[in-house]
Amino acid sequence: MSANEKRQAGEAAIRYVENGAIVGVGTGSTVAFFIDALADLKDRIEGAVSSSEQSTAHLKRVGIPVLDLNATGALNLYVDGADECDAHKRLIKGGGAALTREKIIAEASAKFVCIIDSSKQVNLLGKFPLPIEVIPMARSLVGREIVKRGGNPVWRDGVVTDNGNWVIDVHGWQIADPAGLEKDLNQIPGIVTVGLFARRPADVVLVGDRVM
Ligand SMILES: O=C[C@H](O)[C@H](O)[C@H](O)COP(=O)(O)O
Repeated sequence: MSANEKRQAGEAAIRYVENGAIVGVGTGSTVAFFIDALADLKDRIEGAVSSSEQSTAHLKRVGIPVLDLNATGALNLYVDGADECDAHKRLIKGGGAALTREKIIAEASAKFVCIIDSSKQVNLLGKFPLPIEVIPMARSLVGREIVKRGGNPVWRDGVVTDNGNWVIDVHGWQIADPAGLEKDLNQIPGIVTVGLFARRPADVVLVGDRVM
């Protein structure tokens, strides 16, 4: 992992921000560099839609207005990090437990610019345990369904998401068909969000300051 590459990626994403924009903002250590860079443009943008309480606090601290997605409508740009990224720009996200709001904003945005360091690039998704946000009462049920599919579910004990839910991390999956797995898991009652971004992959991936 390279903090320098994370910084480069966060700063490089600024080139996608247009004057007057409302920018969708993800969560995590790479996005933190983006928010700091965005602060320099705060007089040229209308504001941001935030994917987490953590990013909301950061945005407000640097003086960027945080807007409600229900009021803004569709966005032109979403900038976020990832835990893994394959050659098709499909992602695993949710290492910071912000996957649900991240997926909502990604879906609402015309362009998703993903900012990563080179350690996140993989041939096959799944070495990073796949985060799944679940309704608390469904934790065991979802765990059994994952075991049936050959995964090893580990409850992220003590973590409560911004939405009041829990997170299960699935170890041991080599994900050959990300879109198929995402669709299959989305059918299980109690799963709120699967941290696979295959149906809606990134549009642009910046690895440091280099376009992938
Ligand atoms: O829930 C967290 C997000 O999906 C993050 O974007 C992801 O974990 C990457 O975070 P970082 O930039 O800190 O590696």
